Amino acid sequence: ADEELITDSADENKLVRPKLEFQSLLQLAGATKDVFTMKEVMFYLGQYIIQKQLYDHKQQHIVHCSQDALGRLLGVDSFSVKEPRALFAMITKNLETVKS
Ligand SMILES: COc1nc(N(C)C)ncc1-n1nc2c(c1C(C)C)[C@H](c1ccc(C#N)cc1)N(c1cc(Cl)c[nH]c1=O)C2=O
Repeated sequence: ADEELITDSADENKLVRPKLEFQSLLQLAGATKDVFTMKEVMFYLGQYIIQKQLYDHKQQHIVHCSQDALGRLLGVDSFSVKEPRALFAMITKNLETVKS
């Protein structure tokens, strides 16, 4: 079940509805709707991270988010973009699956 969960959440065409606070964060990154594909969620989160320069300027795969709403929503102070499983697990906690 865990495997399926991770691969499922990594399915970029899966439709999801972000929970309220996560929705606000995606809107700050330019999102204008309330149902997204996982690919779109990752895109807007990526824009948010780059625009707010939350990445470590020396080790650029590390994101520092303890002083940002992103950290509160993901439940971590920092994470690596090279840990897809951990990242998807944190992100999917903020999403509801939309039955398409
Ligand atoms: C700090 O990161 C970077 N820094 C730089 N600099 C030049 C400083 N350039 C590229 C990246 N970068 N690498 C990756 C991503 C980015 C940007 C878009 C944040 C995305 C990504 C990572 C985390 C979230 C969240 N919350 C959302 C998207 N990403 C992805 C990771 C996964 Cl697991 C799925 N899809 C992705 O796009 C990567 O691998």
